[in-house]
Amino acid sequence: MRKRVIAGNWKMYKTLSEAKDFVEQLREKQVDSSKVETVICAPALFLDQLVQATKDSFISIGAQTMHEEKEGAFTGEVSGHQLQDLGVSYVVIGHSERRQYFNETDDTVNKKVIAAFENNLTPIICVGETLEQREQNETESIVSAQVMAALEGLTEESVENSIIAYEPIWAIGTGKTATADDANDVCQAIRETILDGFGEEVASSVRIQYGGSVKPENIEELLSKEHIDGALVGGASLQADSFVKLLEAGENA
Ligand SMILES: O=C(CO)COP(=O)(O)O
Repeated sequence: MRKRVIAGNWKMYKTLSEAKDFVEQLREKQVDSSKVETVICAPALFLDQLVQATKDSFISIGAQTMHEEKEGAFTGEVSGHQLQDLGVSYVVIGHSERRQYFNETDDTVNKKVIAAFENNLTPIICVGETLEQREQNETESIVSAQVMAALEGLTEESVENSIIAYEPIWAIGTGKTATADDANDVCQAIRETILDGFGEEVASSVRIQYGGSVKPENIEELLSKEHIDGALVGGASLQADSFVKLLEAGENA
């Protein structure tokens, strides 16, 4: 049985004091970490303080991106090496907003995933199609190609420990969710792609999240599907109350 993983992606929201208040409220909840993994992917400038504020709790902290080089003249960037040094344990890689606004490609995503593992960070690798691609029935081929490119050259062990987040671009921040059955079909196609590339054991262990307008009202149905092992959540992760409801759904799935 794959453990559910619910990750909040705060994007460029919250001040430091809001972030700390959120974590304080969340820490009061009794979330069973044997049933659900809880991750908050926060803006880079809060990571240090949030790692400290979540020590000895069920909450893990993730970054929203990283640079693939260990160090160097890359103004404004943060490396996996630096994230690991702070005690960060997850990193979102290849989010569609990074691909769209910051020119990330399948090739840079692959380099970042490799660098994440070199620094003991669990990558949450985002893939997903545009509305136009969906309308042309290209979803599964686009998403499978993104997955294979992201995982190229990784060991079976690394692939097994990766998290793939299927986020249809047209469902992000729009209130439009893929139906649970459609999301499950694409997650199944991702698992089959991994089966072809890395074998049965890896494919049955790797965790695949759905992301795109996930909220307390729709998460239960999504998590009831065979191939959906969690959620990567933007808007509904910003308030502690609604994030807790998502975690409870993860515990009970
Ligand atoms: O992009 C997302 C998470 O990475 C999804 O955002 P929303 O949940 O706000 O649609």
